[in-house]
Amino acid sequence: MGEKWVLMKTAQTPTNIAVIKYWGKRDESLILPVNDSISVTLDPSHLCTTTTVAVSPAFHQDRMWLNGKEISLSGGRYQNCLRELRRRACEVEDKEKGIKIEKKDWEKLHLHIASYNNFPTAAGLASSAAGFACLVFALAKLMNVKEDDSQLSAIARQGSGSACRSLFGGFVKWIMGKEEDGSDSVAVQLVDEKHWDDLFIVIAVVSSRQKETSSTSGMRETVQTSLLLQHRAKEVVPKRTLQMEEAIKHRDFASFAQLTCADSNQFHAVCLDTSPPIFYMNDTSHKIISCVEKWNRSEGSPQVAYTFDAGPNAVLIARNRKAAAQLLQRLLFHFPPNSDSDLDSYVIGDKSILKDAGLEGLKDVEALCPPPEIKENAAAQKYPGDVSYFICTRPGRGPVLLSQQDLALLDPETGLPK
Ligand SMILES: Nc1ncnc2c1ncn2[C@@H]1O[C@H](COP(=O)(O)OP(=O)(O)OP(=O)(O)O)[C@@H](O)[C@H]1O
Ligand SMILES: C[C@@](O)(CCOP(=O)(O)OP(=O)(O)O)CC(=O)O
Repeated sequence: MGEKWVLMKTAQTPTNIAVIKYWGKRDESLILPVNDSISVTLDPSHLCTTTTVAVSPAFHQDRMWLNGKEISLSGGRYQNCLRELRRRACEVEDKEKGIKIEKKDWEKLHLHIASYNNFPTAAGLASSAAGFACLVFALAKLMNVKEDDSQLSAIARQGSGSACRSLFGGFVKWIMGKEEDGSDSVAVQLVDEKHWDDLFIVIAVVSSRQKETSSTSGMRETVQTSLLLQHRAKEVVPKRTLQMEEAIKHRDFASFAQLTCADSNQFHAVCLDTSPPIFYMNDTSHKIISCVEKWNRSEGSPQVAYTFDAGPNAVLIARNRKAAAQLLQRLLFHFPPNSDSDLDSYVIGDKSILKDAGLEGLKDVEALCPPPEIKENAAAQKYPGDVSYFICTRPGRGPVLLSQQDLALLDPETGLPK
């Protein structure tokens, strides 16, 4: 193996948002949760990670570049994923290029990894979920790992818990498992993305000045101090998970919305029950909840579900396009862009919904009337600048390999970033 060949694979992997939250570990190093969780995978056209992985006898060490900058792979989470994958790597042969890698060679060969998130990293948009899922998926293909996607999810889980759910599209359940070695703590697909394709998702990226507590340290403090977490994990989530699975199976939006909102609120209640208390939502998050609650109540049945992760951003799941258009009218009434931004950069992703909402320019936003359910003048206030931007998207598919060479992030000759 003296030659200077480079073998590469490129994959694209979505992010996901939990509707039944994972919060709390029973094993910190294997990343084993205290309860099951359920998520919806988001359309990778709007939020995804692309990762190219390469192997070559010419590489002297494992190296990784994230969004163009070299980062260290020495952290335990990266090391655990790499070790688990190398252990399962199989023989690879590329007859065209005259390359043959034996199973035992993988222990000695080094890897180059380049990854790019098409959305802000570490901004509360679950970059670690898409990122670790993509790393594991791409390397498993390069190394000819024979395990199925659920088994791969148990490796991604060791990078970041929520990453295990990004190995599938549609609705996904992370089964907490019982085994001490974590072998049964895996993700499974409940239904694919076509099962409930009426749903439409709007993410309000809320401006936030404070530095937040990371999920990892936040959930550690909750496990150590919150009694409410024990009640949640033992009594609430097991029943709620079953109800959520039924709601998804039958496309029962009323139950789905009720369970999603209740679980988000309980997760934030558990954060508040932590000592010292953790505040992830801010005033803007609270205003969005109140706007959705008022509208849902006035309609007599839920039009939109809200859920918030470890940060102030709102993920709003509308029952269909019509509800999403009406939601956007309400959101843009209360949270118009600052005078210096334009609608095109303020609402991104699947912009076609703007047309449904009759919003083709800033003039239309300025002309919006207060939502009819608002009775008091005080509730019809506008807060320009409180939302940074909106992302419009839908439930989406799981990871895929990209075959086009031009989408690779590493140079096929040198194995270095392009
Ligand atoms: N594309 C990627 N490939 C591999 N690792 C990544 C990638 N993107 C992010 N990460 C890892 O995830 C870390 C960011 O995770 P963090 O939990 O702080 O933010 P987030 O996932 O964007 O937000 P949140 O968990 O609050 O939703 C990065 O520092 C990096 O270690
Ligand atoms: C609030 C959450 O988003 C928490 C996600 O936590 P992470 O998966 O980021 O934490 P680690 O396992 O420590 O990496 C809820 C969820 O996604 O289920």
